[in-house]
Amino acid sequence: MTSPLLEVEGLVKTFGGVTASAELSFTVLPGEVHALIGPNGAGKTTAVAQIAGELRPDAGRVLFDGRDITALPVHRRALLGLGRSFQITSVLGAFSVLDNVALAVQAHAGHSFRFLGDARRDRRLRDPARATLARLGLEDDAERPAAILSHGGRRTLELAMALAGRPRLLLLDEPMAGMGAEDSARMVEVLRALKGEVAMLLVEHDMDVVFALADRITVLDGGRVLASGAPDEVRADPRVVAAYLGEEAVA
Ligand SMILES: Nc1ncnc2c1ncn2[C@@H]1O[C@H](COP(=O)(O)OP(=O)(O)OP(=O)(O)O)[C@@H](O)[C@H]1O
Repeated sequence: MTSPLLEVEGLVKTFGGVTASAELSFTVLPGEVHALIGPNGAGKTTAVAQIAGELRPDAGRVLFDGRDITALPVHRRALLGLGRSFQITSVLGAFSVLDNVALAVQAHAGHSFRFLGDARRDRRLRDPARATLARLGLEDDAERPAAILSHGGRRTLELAMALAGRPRLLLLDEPMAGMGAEDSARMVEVLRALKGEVAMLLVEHDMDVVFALADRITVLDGGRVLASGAPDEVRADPRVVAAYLGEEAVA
């Protein structure tokens, strides 16, 4: 059996009287797209924040590639291959799209590159940055200032910057938020093209997107796992239908 890339073990997180993670456990396998769904307040964002290292759990562990990363800060997790937009670098509007990705390559490269070369000139940084932009369909915008990108373009740039670190797992918390139908459909295609190459933990409310992309789905409710499995199993699970998906799921 394939060993999980990410193991979430018994996470507990409370805010005052609210239990946002209630002994939450699930795994993400290498290369899979794993969707985390559930009603508002189910604890999805809190779970992702604990995996990314932005929030410290009250109890439980997060293992990445078999290693306990529960106590590691965000940047150390990123260097191990846990990628998230805004994690190390954020978009600099006055810099070109290509500069932004080259800076992200540099930031993720660790000590070997950190003091070496200028991200606005060094080909060791610019070539992989250009290749990433090409993969995401942003090559025509490479020389334009990041500030003038559309909302969808900016979200795609953030994804390019996350990918620049060659993550093994991407944490995607509502990547299509605020996008129109066209940009959203383009983002689905971009993510679909990355399938198999990088594992993704995808928090998404749009069930069409979830069912288009996910290999497995974990449904949260009240901070715990209500159901977990292949999309067809989850869609047919009566507890899920009752708690969340509603009539449309069985139609
Ligand atoms: N910083 C905080 N302080 C207090 N309560 C919080 C905090 N963060 C989250 N909560 C509470 O924890 C619960 C889980 O919130 P969380 O944002 O993780 O849910 P979610 O599934 O991501 O919801 P949504 O789909 O609405 O984004 C909610 O009841 C929320 O109000």
